[in-house]
Amino acid sequence: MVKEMAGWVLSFCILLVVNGVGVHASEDLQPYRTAFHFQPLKNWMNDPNGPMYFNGVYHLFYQYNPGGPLWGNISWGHSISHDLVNWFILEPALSPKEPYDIGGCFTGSSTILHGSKPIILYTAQDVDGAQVQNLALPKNRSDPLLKDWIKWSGNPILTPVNDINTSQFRDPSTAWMGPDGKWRIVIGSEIIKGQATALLYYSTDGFNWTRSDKPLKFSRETNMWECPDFYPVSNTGKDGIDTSFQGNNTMHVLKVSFDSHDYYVIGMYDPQMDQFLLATSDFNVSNTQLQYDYGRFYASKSFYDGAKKRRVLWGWVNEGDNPSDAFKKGWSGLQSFPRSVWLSDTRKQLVQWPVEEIKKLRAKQVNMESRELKGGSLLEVPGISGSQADIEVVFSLSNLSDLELINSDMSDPQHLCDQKNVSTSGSYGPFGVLVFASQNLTEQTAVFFRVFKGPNKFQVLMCSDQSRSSIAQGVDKSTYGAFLDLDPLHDKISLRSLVDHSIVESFGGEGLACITARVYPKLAIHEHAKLYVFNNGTKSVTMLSLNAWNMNKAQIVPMD
Ligand SMILES: OC[C@H]1O[C@@](CO)(OC[C@@]2(OC[C@@]3(O[C@H]4O[C@H](CO)[C@@H](O)[C@H](O)[C@H]4O)O[C@H](CO)[C@@H](O)[C@@H]3O)O[C@H](CO)[C@@H](O)[C@@H]2O)[C@@H](O)[C@@H]1O
Repeated sequence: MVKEMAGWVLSFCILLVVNGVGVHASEDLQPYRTAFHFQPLKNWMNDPNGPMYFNGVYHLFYQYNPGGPLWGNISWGHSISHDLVNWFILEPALSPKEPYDIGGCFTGSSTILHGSKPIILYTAQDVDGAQVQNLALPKNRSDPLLKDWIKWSGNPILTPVNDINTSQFRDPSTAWMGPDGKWRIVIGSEIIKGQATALLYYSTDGFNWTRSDKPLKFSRETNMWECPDFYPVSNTGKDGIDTSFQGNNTMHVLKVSFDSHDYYVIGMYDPQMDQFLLATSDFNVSNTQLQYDYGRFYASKSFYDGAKKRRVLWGWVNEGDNPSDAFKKGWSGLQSFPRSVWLSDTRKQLVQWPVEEIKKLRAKQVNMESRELKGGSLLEVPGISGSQADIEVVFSLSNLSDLELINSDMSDPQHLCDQKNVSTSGSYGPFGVLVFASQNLTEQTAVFFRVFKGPNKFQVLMCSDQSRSSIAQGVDKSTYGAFLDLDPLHDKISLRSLVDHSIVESFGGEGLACITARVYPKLAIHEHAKLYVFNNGTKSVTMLSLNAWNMNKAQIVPMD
């Protein structure tokens, strides 16, 4: 009887937690679990895999360890959504069971062949430890959930032969079709030690692939490329374009992941010759090379959402705590909030912005209009959680006299943010927001701007400073930085931050630069986390507007 009652109480508690009622009991134990950034109910997650929109349903797969909170036993977790905000979690779509994938079902992509036949291409580690490429198909294409996936009898479809390093051959991209009717994919590889390569493959049916004589691109400057993504962007607006689109007014983006960052280049792709000519500088390892995100954001993947004519991007946001913390929490890894991505007006970079559906979760709003923030100002935004909020703030500057000077030695934005942190007063800046701020500001995460005069132009620096984010020892408190390509004399300087328990995902200059950070506050949790706007420069700054919303919790629940 006692046992039965205990079981009943447990089930009731689980029900309350799942329905978001038992917020306090569960949240106290889990201050770092997110409310609206996707994460599975427990265990390890890394790269987003094969996202797609098919028959009215969004599918997100991800590298997942069903057995624990650290990397291992890698399977394809699978969740579905109608709005990219609320998710049903299904059983893993792919698990390592066959000789050709027993070492783990690694990253890959989905392609909807001819608009109606989805396939998954994924890397796996085979029984000999070699990386091979495999294919899987839905068991029943008319199941709207695409719950069950069948591995193709012809697996593995590609093995690392000739000059391909057996442990550096992975992460097939979404396929695109060329004017000759053939499908193409790229796979990340390292051919000769030190030569990162996006290998190019052709197929007439999506099942049988042959390697092209020449890769789509290679580099001797960087480490092995993981998770390549290659897609067109419109040069006439924000609309996304299908990966196989053939037509004018487009440029192409190649993104590759290495050294913990997602770097991209933009160029002109000629599908007749399969030549990709760069319009931006080539891949190199530096904090000024174009990156999707200058903080924690890796192994990202995009897909074309035909329903809303947009390209949507996710990235893996890894933990900054320790493996022992992973066991305490029972989980590791988040996905960024899905972002729309498009080409900027200058065509020199991409712009990213949280998908509009996020607005569904906005609850209580606080609005502040036009205030002068004198040097040394600190203003609390009352009624807004500093741990679960969507914050938009717009600043403008005038005159711009007595600016701090910047020279060529100061070209690394991350280093500059480290040197000139939130407590180092300049003339214009630091100004921005403090989130996860404890009562006496012992803990605070500062996202801010600072304006400099460079040799030829103004430089607007955006920083996310985690150095005081937690009184805990042993968690990462790195500071991140990026330059914003805008003119501070004429353009407004805007910041949007999505704050969610242990993540701060920030968009500067309406999405010109993104910085994602992880934080593990001890004091500034739940209702103890405050939000402030501040100006720690000597010059006044105008805050044109501030709009902040407390955010409701998204429903991320198992499918019955
Ligand atoms: O899950 C496999 C897919 O993930 C990718 C891209 O994330 O490859 C990751 C890789 O290593 C996983 C591993 O850690 C190492 O890589 C991480 C990120 O690339 C680093 O952050 C970490 O410091 C590295 O040690 O993750 C575990 C710990 O985080 C560790 O046990 C793993 O080695 O998977 C490949 C196989 O191990 C390895 O070659 C990659 O670096 C993608 O490329 C894979 O498809």
